[in-house]
Amino acid sequence: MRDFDLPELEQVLAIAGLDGSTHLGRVVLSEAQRMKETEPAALEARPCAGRFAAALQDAKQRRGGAVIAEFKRASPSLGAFAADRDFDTQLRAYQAGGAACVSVLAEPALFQGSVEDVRAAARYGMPRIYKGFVMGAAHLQEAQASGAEAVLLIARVLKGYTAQFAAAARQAGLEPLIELHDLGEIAFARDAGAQLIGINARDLASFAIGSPDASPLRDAFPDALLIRESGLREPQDIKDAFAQGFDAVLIGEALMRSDNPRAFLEAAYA
Ligand SMILES: O=C(O)c1ccccc1NCC(=O)[C@H](O)[C@H](O)COP(=O)(O)O
Repeated sequence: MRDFDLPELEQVLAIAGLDGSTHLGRVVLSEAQRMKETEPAALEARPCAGRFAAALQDAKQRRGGAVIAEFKRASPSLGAFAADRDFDTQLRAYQAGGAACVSVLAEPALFQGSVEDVRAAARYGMPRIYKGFVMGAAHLQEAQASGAEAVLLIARVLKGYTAQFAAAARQAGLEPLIELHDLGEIAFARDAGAQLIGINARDLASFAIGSPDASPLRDAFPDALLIRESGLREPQDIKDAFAQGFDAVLIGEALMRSDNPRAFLEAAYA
């Protein structure tokens, strides 16, 4: 499975066209280093059960849209903004509030995430996405070992390797969610046969939040589940995203800062 690594981890920044001083560049460098220090283990072939997509589809049909609730203590742009949040209390609130799935940060250095968090979220029954910065077989192995149902693949980072990583993820029993940052990346998702497509509203260069439009994505991917990610502040923002044609949203910071994440989610569905 080493064949699935990008050619040289040191070259990842160049391949992605990223500056190492940007937030995303810092994460990519830090993860490349962590993976170099990780002993690669075998990636087992496993069937892909499709539980993550099924939970999104089910919420869409029953409630008009699905929420992927993220557990995130810190981020490169904000620092440790929710370091004291109790993991179990937060996950319980996500479950009670009706989140269809959870996104759990696995990256340790800048997001204060861990594979143990991904594993522990299984206690709450919602399908999980391993939220990391996959750049090699060792990351897919870590995602598989975490027991997650799905894995994030960032086309902005993987570029022309996205399809290869998506195929390897599926062979490993992981549903790939292909994250795009702009519509110029549509071809990477198409080549990957993406069925779960996230569009990140956060410009990873300026960190400004934009308003991505679902319709060009729907035209390109009539049958895929479209997920609007980042920068959702209020329950109404979730309603608006569903009304704009997104099937699902991925929301982290606002839920982590909320005094009552359960009520926040319930208001989004009211
Ligand atoms: O947020 C950052 O600082 C960041 C830096 C580098 C790469 C990714 C980054 N953020 C990841 C995300 O975009 C979010 O965790 C996710 O989409 C949820 O967004 P939000 O609801 O705004 O927390």
